[in-house]
Amino acid sequence: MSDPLLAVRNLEKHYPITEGVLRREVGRVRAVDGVTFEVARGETLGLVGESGCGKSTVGRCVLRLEEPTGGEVVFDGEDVLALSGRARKRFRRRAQLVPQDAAASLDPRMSVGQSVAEPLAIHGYGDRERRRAVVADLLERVGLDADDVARYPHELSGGQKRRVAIARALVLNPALVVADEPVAGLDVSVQAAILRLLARVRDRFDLAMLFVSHDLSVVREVCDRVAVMYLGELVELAPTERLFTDPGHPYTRALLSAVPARHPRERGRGTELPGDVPSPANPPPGCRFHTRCPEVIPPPDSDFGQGAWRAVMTLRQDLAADDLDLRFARELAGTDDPDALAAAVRRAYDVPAELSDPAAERVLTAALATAVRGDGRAAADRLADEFPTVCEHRHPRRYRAGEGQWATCHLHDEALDANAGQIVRNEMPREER
Ligand SMILES: Nc1ncnc2c1ncn2[C@@H]1O[C@H](COP(=O)(O)OP(=O)(O)OP(=O)(O)O)[C@@H](O)[C@H]1O
Repeated sequence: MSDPLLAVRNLEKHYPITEGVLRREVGRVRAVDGVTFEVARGETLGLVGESGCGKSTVGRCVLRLEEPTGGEVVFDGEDVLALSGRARKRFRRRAQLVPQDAAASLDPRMSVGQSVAEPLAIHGYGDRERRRAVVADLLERVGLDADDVARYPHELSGGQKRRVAIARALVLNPALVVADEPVAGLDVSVQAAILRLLARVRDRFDLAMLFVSHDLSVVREVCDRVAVMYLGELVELAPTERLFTDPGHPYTRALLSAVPARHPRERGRGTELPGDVPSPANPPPGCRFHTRCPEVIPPPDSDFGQGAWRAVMTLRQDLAADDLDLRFARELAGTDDPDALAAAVRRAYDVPAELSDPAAERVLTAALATAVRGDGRAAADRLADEFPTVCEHRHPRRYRAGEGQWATCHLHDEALDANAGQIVRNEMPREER
């Protein structure tokens, strides 16, 4: 992109995890872990992903409401992280946040008029009369009445509070707005009205927008392009319609299949993806999504079938985490017989009673025998040794998935076939970024 308004490169925000009175650092929450994207002037870029994947932290770091621990943020040619004094104040004026919690962001002791005028006063804009005129004009633009100027937050509905928060963000005439879940928690009809409002003000003010949302159907309505985030990283970026019609990453596909039909009544009620999101303090190695990926790549020279392979991986992960519930297996089996227990574990994990690949079946049978004897870790190690997957062992690189679209997935790793036979535990290439 030539001359983007915003360029974010390898952005990183790690929070230290400390212990004891000396607050010794014992680990790091990798909330944002090497995120790169650009936003053109007047463009709306969506940032989507499940809760906790780091979207809000990206937004806050871009606006420098938080100091990133690494990377670059360039706004209109200026290095945002190096700004100080007047240049920083100017940036604050030109890049604004519509906060996630509009209600909490409004001072309950300030009237709507005072709230919206406050940024003008802080930045020394005009006299009181001039400010009053600007506020009145803006309130009308965001769909509030002149009478609302004197009202207080507790007198406003959720939608009205959002409108005030949007007016506050717009009053200094910014070039960039980070809108953090601007319609979450609103009724569908109010959501639609706020989205229309955002689209209108964006066009009217030629705003660039970073639109943070967990709701894909909302993103589809307002964004030009969409970036998909998982556990601190971007896994895909694409023009909006391409993302919805031809997603390049299994995580995007999984998110899309969790989105309910585009019926307005259904919106925002998306079903959860299966499996827990791992902790960003200890993200999985290789592709971070491999622990939940329905398309995780089977070991080379194996003949598992995708569903069976995913089931074996999930079983292995639970074994490694000491999460195999043998009591449940006993209840399911109705006996302590090891073979019956192993069969019950298979059923609980949707692993076929017999794998189609005889060699793999022998390994799994042996591992399950170890597991039902109570040594889940040893069983997990055995499975990991015998069934390596590139997804776990190498960080995927970006591939070009289409016009203006990239994703990071080993399914498109051209080098994969050449290397496949050589993937052996402990000899894995170092994680690459
Ligand atoms: N101040 C902090 N200290 C430690 N960890 C934090 C801090 N702020 C955020 N995190 C962690 O960073 C990760 C990313 O959080 P973030 O709020 O950016 O995610 P999100 O995708 O915006 O989620 P949500 O939609 O729920 O807000 C989470 O695991 C969160 O717990």
